[in-house]
Amino acid sequence: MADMLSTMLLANSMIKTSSTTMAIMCSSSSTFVPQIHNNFKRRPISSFPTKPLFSVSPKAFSSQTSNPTSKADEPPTSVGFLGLGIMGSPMAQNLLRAGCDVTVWNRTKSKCDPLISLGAKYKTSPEEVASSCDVTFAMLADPESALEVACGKHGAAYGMTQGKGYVDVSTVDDATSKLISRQIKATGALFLEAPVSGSKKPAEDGQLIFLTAGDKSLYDAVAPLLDIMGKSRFYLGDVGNGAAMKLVVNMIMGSMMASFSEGLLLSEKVGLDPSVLVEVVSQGAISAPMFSMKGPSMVQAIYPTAFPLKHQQKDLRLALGLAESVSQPTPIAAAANELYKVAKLHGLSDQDFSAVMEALKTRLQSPAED
Ligand SMILES: NC(=O)C1=CN([C@@H]2O[C@H](COP(=O)(O)OP(=O)(O)OC[C@H]3O[C@@H](n4cnc5c(N)ncnc54)[C@H](OP(=O)(O)O)[C@@H]3O)[C@@H](O)[C@H]2O)C=CC1
Ligand SMILES: O=CCCC(=O)O
Repeated sequence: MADMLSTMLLANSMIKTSSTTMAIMCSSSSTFVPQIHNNFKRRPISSFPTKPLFSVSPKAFSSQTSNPTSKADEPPTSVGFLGLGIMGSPMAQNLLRAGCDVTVWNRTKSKCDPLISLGAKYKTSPEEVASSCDVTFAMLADPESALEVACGKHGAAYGMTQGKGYVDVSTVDDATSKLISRQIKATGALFLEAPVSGSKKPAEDGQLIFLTAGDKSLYDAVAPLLDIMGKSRFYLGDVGNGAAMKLVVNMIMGSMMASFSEGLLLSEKVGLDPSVLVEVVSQGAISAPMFSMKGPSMVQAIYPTAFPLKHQQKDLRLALGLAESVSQPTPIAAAANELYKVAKLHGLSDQDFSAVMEALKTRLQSPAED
């Protein structure tokens, strides 16, 4: 296993140009101390050592593998991937390009075809993928689909056994993640939640940020795989913490986008050039890559989908539920959520979440006035 993962990391370094792993651990708190690993310090490929930069726990995977011809002490890591949407497809593609043995499944089979042509294997159900792979990743739309694929009829749980691992990278609420964790762990397998920060382009570039929680031994074992798909990873302790962190981040993001949309439209209404506003914002203390990246196309009312608006509204809804569970007031996020709901009513669900700006335009709010 260690040799296999070493090979994968070296292949990954060729994809990403370079990688350095750094662990930051605090020591003075009695509460759980998160572990942060960044690999965004870049070095030329030629400066890389030939030995792996990490230590892994091969015991997390059993030696019962899908490849009976391999040596018992060097089991290949076979990786399953369930859900090949905007995010899942490039993530699975990066694993394939790094030399991993990848088996895919997607509800709409046609989305598997590009990956199959790149060398992926295909199975007809999540159960079959899980039973044929050491570790299975899932990148599903929402809590309902994540639960269905993990625990429904022919779901992954039916293919899980001791020695296997299930890594759910979908954005769901903590209750759903805990439910999936219980079902997977009841089979003897290990579970890790690992939702991601970063959108379509970071997924394509292997620059995602993983927010993980759950079985630490599985986290250690899949770290080389996370490093193929991402630039950093946080280990946050018990299942639910990764989901909660992701929802808090996306709650902030959804509110920021709604506020930015108001600013763009207000600037235009008072006779300013919104393109100049984008430039001004980019140079000040409130600059954010999101504003610089999405601003120019928003000014033109073009919303190429990277993060579907329906998913942003789902995340706000789930974040509000999280806030409710601890009686934390979140009036800004609640208002933003209403705006995304209006945008959905106007048929913008599958556009990028920046299309929320359309919900602020008079012609959309009051169709009768057109
Ligand atoms: N796009 C982004 O920028 C980011 C998204 N996320 C999160 O990642 C997850 C996936 O996002 P993204 O790839 O953009 O979404 P997509 O809508 O592109 O893909 C959703 C995936 O879920 C599958 N799916 C939906 N419903 C079901 C179901 N009932 N049963 C089985 N499969 C189902 C879809 O299958 P099918 O192809 O058949 O429809 C597809 O594979 C979401 O939780 C999202 O919030 C996280 C970070 C960034
Ligand atoms: O969940 C989606 C996050 C999108 C992003 O982080 O850019």
